[in-house]
Amino acid sequence: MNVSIIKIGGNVIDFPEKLDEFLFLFSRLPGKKILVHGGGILASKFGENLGVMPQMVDGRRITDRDTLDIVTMVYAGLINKQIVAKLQSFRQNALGMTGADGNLIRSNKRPVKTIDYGFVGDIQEVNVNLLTYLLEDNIIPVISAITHDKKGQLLNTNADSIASELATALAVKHNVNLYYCFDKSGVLIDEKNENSIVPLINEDIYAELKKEEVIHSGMIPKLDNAFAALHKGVNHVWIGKAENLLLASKGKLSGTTIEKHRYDLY
Ligand SMILES: Nc1ncnc2c1ncn2[C@@H]1O[C@H](COP(=O)(O)OP(=O)(O)O)[C@@H](O)[C@H]1O
Ligand SMILES: CC(=O)N[C@@H](CCC(=O)OP(=O)(O)O)C(=O)O
Repeated sequence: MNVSIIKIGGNVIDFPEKLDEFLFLFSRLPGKKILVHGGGILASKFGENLGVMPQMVDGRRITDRDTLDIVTMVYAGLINKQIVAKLQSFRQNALGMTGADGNLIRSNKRPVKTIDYGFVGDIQEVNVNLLTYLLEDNIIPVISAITHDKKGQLLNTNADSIASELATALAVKHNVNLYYCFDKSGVLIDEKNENSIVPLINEDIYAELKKEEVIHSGMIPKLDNAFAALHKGVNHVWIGKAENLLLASKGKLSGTTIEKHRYDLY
């Protein structure tokens, strides 16, 4: 089976018109597909309104009990259900889920090393049988950034990591393409210039651009997840602008493609 996994990021979710436009494009994408969504920006806003200030370290949210309640409400509730309702209006039979639903994603609370991330999960297991069953029945899983430990604890889990782990788990039996959609045209040399796209990136170029701080913050975990997926059998990994998803799915270069092999930039 060919499966497309699409992750949509916080900056698009934050703007209802951009999100609707993206969901329309997603609905036009042919074949079996899964949507993974974040919503970090909205969660931060809701938290601030309730007096719970966001704290991020290396692109990951420090998640105390109050923050866990907020992210559960925002990701698994508000955002997930709005996305599902919109997709239904486009005649897409979407099913909204967290990692706890159907035991879809089991994770462990991240152990405390130098930093205590609180209720943040590291993914251990994906229920591939459930995903396969849903996809075969033409149901579109819409998965939020909440997982569980199977002992009754919900855990906040980075949506880029969820997309990568789902892709890897499905790639054992299926042909999987992974698309990271966000608000920029791809990995950029100059973040202010949408035309400065790095069309192909391998680990050598990544290391160089990270050293030069051209790549920083949220792009670091995104690329780490992208390379991990590629090394574990995912067919194709792409990072680019949400509105270019259909072009990318047709193999037209409009963003950044992740490469396993050496590519000489200079
Ligand atoms: N070289 C780069 N090219 C594009 N974006 C970059 C780069 N380096 C850092 N970034 C930042 O990474 C962010 C994307 O990461 P993140 O916010 O985690 O993604 P998402 O929008 O998918 O949640 C961009 O909004 C941008 O600010
Ligand atoms: C542990 C952790 O950092 N979880 C993320 C989950 C949401 C997410 O990944 O949202 P974006 O894709 O919109 O950034 C967070 O709470 O920000």
